[in-house]
Amino acid sequence: MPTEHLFIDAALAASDMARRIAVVLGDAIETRGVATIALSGGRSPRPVLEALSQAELDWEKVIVTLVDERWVAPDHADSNERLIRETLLQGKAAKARFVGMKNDAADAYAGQAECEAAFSRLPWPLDIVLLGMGEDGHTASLFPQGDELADGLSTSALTLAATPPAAPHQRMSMTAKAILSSRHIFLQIGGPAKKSVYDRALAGGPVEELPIRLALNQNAVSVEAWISE
Ligand SMILES: O=C1O[C@H](COP(=O)(O)O)[C@@H](O)[C@H](O)[C@H]1O
Repeated sequence: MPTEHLFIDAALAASDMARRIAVVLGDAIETRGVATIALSGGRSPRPVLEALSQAELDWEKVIVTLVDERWVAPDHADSNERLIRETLLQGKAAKARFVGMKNDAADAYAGQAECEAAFSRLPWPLDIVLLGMGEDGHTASLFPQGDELADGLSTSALTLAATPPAAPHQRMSMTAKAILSSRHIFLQIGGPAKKSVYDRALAGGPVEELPIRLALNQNAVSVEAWISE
């Protein structure tokens, strides 16, 4: 069962989440000399990343990577890398080391081996994996009814190339194995539609139906959820 942080306002939830992320990263730097965080894309993380960018951290010791990426150029409007660069990696936080998922391969499937090699060089377990969730219950780019979902839930690889059943762009995604190879999972749930999917996921059922269950219904990694109305 996740520890829930409940807010009436998304902005308050975002600043509280940013504050908590900074504490965990600061503790990791103090304990191990390095801190690692994997970030989701989409719309939800933007205010968190903008707030986190202002945190007083030894940013040179922070490694930032992605939970998933759309297979588009890094300057494309849908690029998660672009989102991270425009929001988090600004000012002092620009000193963080960024490890992206997109490479020069023609498609995500051709690029997966290179991405896997880059991920295998990260210091595991990651300190934080920040997950989002779609209204269909997908997390990272592990989509219900996706052709690659079963593989993403069972493989021992860290990364997976996938084609969403409905959403645009081929994806690169962290697998369930990678997501659960973390010290903390932080989850953002904004608005009543996502809250109702979250409640349904928590109540139990197949991971294949609502892939967010891979994080919610396990005991190996602590999960905190920031929930706003
Ligand atoms: O496609 C994606 O969707 C989810 C949710 O995005 P949001 O815009 O509803 O916040 C996101 O977590 C994932 O990283 C992204 O690639």
